[in-house]
Amino acid sequence: MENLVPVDETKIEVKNLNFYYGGFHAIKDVNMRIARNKVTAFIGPSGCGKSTLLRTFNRMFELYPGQRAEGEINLDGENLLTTNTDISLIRAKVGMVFQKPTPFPMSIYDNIAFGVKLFEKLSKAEMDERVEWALTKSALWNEVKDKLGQSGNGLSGGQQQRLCIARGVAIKPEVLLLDEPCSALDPISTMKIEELITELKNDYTVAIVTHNMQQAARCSDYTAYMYLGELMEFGETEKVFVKPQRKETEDYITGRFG
Ligand SMILES: Nc1ncnc2c1ncn2[C@@H]1O[C@H](COP(=O)(O)OP(=O)(O)OP(=O)(O)O)[C@@H](O)[C@H]1O
Repeated sequence: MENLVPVDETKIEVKNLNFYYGGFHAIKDVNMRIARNKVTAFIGPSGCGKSTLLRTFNRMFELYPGQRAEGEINLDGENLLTTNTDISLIRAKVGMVFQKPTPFPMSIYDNIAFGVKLFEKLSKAEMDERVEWALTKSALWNEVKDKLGQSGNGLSGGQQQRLCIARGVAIKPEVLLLDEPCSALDPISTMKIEELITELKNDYTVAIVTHNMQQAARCSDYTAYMYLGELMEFGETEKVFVKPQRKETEDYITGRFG
């Protein structure tokens, strides 16, 4: 299963990964390769470890005491779990958008400029250009171009989520992790975000957690089905949805379970 994605197309290689919340073993010996410039969807019933797995990819869990990962997360061959590379550089390479839109309490413009300033020294003109670029990529520019100075909190839920995606895209990460980015969104905003995901993979490697089977089927290239902390099935999305290898996967995606 882990050999599905060829080595030379691999962006992230997960090897013998185990994860613990204190004494609770939440991820059990996961092995998989995540393909470069593709979308990989993680599906599975609530509590199976999808978010936990995503949070290992940029060591987000380290912010919380008692949480630990064992094994390897190799990003272009560098093990992120043991490397001496500065954690903020890792997070610049592997960006994350959370389930709930969380704009910073500042203007739309500054929401995007803030993260960029941490890593790059841009002139005002260059920053203006970057902000426009990120908002355009996130399908939000037309809706906000006349109110960049207004607070990000004044946007609708769907716009806030696209703002958070723009913020992630603006620092030009190599990998973008999206944890249920559409869970709070209406169908039109969801459609815009799905179009965006499809476009983003031209430049980035994307991993997305979703509860929406149609969404996984529509916008991912590979699908990983997880259950109780284990990776049960991993394959090309079309194959997983049309002809899953395991009965458990089929029951889940057809709605008989979960
Ligand atoms: N901070 C925490 N402390 C202890 N256990 C946790 C913590 N966060 C998650 N867990 C447990 O780890 C397991 C995996 O949780 P995780 O949030 O990764 O699941 P998930 O598949 O993303 O679920 P959902 O689809 O509901 O978001 C669950 O059993 C959960 O209860």
